Amino acid sequence: MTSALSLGCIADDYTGASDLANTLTRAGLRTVQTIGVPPDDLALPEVDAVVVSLKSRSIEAGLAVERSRASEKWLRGRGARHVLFKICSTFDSTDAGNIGPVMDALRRDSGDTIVLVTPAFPETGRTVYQGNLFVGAVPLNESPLKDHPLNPMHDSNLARVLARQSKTKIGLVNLAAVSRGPDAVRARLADLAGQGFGAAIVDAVFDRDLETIGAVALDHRLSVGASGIGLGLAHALVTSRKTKQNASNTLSDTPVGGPAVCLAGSCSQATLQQVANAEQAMPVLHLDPEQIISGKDESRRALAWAKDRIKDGPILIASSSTPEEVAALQSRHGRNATGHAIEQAMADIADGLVLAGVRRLVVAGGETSGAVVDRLGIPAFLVGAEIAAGVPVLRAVGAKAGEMLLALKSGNFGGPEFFSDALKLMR
Ligand SMILES: Nc1ncnc2c1ncn2[C@@H]1O[C@H](COP(=O)(O)OP(=O)(O)O)[C@@H](O)[C@H]1O
Ligand SMILES: O=C(O)[C@@H](O)C(=O)COP(=O)(O)O
Repeated sequence: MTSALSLGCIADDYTGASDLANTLTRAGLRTVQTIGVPPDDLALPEVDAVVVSLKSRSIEAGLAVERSRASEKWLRGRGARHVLFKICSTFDSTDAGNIGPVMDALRRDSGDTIVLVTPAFPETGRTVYQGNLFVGAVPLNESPLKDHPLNPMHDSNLARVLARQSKTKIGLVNLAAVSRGPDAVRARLADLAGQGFGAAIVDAVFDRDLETIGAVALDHRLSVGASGIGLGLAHALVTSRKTKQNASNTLSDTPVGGPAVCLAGSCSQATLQQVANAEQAMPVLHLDPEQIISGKDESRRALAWAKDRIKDGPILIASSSTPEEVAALQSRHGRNATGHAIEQAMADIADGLVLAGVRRLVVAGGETSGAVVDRLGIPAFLVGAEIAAGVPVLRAVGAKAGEMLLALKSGNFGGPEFFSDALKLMR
């Protein structure tokens, strides 16, 4: 990688990073996803955009800030004029952060007076109107995100949510301004900046709104949002010829072969349905979360179960439970301790499976994917075919285990047959 980056991105989790890398690739930017800031000796291809993936969504805010700033510094050092801080399209965060603290720190570093913020991603049903986030037809606080195991979302008004996390005043650029085009958005932002607002939630309902937002965002050095704003930025870069037009990743399509395994640690409604449907297509092992928290035997049991079956075809191992079961477990063991123990069990299982020869792995859940990819020591990914909106096939670069294909699925993404759909594209 020698020429200057057109776009630098920092993603707060690994599934979100692959979602963004997928969007940028499809919009014409050659993109690589790295796990953290890559080591200098990692051979990366020539690309227009790098998405540095962090596991910083649910960690202590100070650490999230530190890691995000280090990533920004690295990206700027590679020539990125604009940096996108990629957050979840459902604004996953708590009142303690980490969207606000990271945004504030990156804004200071970038010198921007005001930051455009929008998690809209219409392709997956995330739209923002009058600063309120909708998931499909319902406001965020009525969506399944109200039951998220780590960051339940109870307020759909994003200006309010972000104001609780940030030190700056949060304004709104409403859809009426966005629909009048880039100059109207610029005028509204200048007005807000003049009144001392340091960030603005920007409404977006259709992809054309994101194209307007992307064009304006390029006037700035920092933006905050989900894949939708990534789409807008990529569109603006490609149409302004600030990058090679119609560029595409030259991704090897050599089959990887060998056993294939799916792991589900997400408890989102979409994943629960996908796990239920997978029962018709492959053997499924439901982990006992109580056993996981009390020791390592559950991972060993799962590995033994898996090793007996992987030669015969794909399998799925899931910890996923209903919101009521999740709440009961958390009340006995605490929210963070529960999440951490199950993530580590998934990582143990993935590690054992790769040692047993598995090279094709589908993982459902952002935190779960983070734990698994970290344990496998994979430093980067290239983007392949799109399995579902926001979920590409990933080809590992520089993995200790050699050639590997992975799919890192956001809990909420994918159709009802996601696991089978993924395996069909991961040869
Ligand atoms: N049965 C369970 N009970 C409680 N927590 C669970 C259970 N299974 C998984 N978890 C935890 O829930 C969290 C799910 O988050 P994540 O993997 O990011 O999924 P999503 O993509 O849906 O947000 C993880 O911390 C995971 O370890
Ligand atoms: O923007 C999105 O919705 C996703 O890219 C994303 O960040 C997913 O997070 P998880 O649902 O926690 O996997």
